[in-house]
Amino acid sequence: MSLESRRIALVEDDPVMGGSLVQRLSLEGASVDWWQTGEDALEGVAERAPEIVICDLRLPGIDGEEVFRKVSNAAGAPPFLFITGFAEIDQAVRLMRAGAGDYVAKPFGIDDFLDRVQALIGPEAGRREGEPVLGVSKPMRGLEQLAGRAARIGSSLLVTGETGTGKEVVARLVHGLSPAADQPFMAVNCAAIPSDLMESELFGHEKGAFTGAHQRHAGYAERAAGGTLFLDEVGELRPDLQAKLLRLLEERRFTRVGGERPVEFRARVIAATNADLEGLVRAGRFRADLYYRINVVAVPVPPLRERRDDIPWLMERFFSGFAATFDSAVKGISSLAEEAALAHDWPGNVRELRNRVERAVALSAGPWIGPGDLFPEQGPAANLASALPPLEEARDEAERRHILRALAATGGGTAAAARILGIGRTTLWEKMGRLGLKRGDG
Ligand SMILES: Nc1ncnc2c1ncn2[C@@H]1O[C@H](COP(=O)(O)OP(=O)(O)OP(=O)(O)O)[C@@H](O)[C@H]1O
Repeated sequence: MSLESRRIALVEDDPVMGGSLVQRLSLEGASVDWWQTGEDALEGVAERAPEIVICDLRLPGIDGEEVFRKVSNAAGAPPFLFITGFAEIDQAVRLMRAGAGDYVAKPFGIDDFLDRVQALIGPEAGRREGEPVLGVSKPMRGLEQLAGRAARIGSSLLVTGETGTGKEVVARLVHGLSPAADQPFMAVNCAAIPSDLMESELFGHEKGAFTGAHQRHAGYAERAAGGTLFLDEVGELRPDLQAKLLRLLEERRFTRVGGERPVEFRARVIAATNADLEGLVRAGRFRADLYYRINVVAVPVPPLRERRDDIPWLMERFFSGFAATFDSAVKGISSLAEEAALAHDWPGNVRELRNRVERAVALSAGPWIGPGDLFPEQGPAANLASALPPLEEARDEAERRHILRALAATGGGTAAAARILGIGRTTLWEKMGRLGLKRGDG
């Protein structure tokens, strides 16, 4: 969830604080109205109908409490996030009991502040946050939003990340969310095509261009039409082809091998690499001008070990897929297998996880996938005994993950998450506090 196009009111008399909050909220995509007095705010809020009011408690003239009380008299009043000084915390707590949403005490960290705004504002009314596509962890939820924004602007992207992290999945998502979703997505693995064939594969060739060219052939750039040309392992491109790719991007045209007439290039280029492209530029092995041309928007995909909350979610997805395909009698993944997966480092990232689940579903002897089915190389399950956490720790961890999933499903909304979980909101807050989850997680 982001603050994209959300209507936020800010009531803050301090010009420095107000200015910097407006700037930060606008950076998150919000549309912000800022008033410096309570009187102006009362008029403005009635007119602008914001989705949240962020309000300093101490103001010249009528103070934040009075603004809150007057605004809350109206039906459908927005939640308030109070900004308080240390001396006013008691007042803020009292106002929360009276129905204000939350408060932050000065000095506060901007991330904490944004988390609270996000939690209070909830998902946009009438807009259901879709099922996550890339993952439920915070970095992947953020990446999904970035993909949505990148899809709309249509510039070149450079997706970076270790092998198997899902760079192609991200590229396909951007394509699928773009206005050109009904056009082709052409994926080219620059490392897999022999370099002497690369040019004609990429740009196509005319009939008779070389021995064996019996007819005209349309290359990937041409077949991508108005869609996406996905260049995986772009760091592997030969220098002469790097020059041709640069020309393609700058002039938006190319020539088939053996041809003279330029062909218009209409697709968007998404490049991906697991190499250190900047390092290759420094070493003189990748053109700096091409690097800057493809790196208009950088999309780094984190390795799986840095977003462990995605592990159970991905396992569940792959499990249901493979169980249906193999028509398997296996009922599910045991919690011990989940614990083992959470402790593993996943050097092969999501690809490794997918392969391990596939093998486990195909070969598991029992009704539940055990740690040994996922990690047969680690020997008999008994070896895992020493790695077993105490029951309380395992229960806390399972509870934490379950709460995170509920929060992800509600876009961070605690009230809705509490309903899904069948517990009261206060109980949920208590549990989140105990389990080290901040509001805005998920
Ligand atoms: N978020 C995800 N949801 C479902 N499947 C995923 C996800 N991310 C990756 N995968 C799966 O993991 C495998 C590897 O993904 P992908 O090919 O996109 O990775 P990559 O980073 O492009 O790899 P490489 O660097 O080797 O080209 C694929 O089978 C893909 O379907």
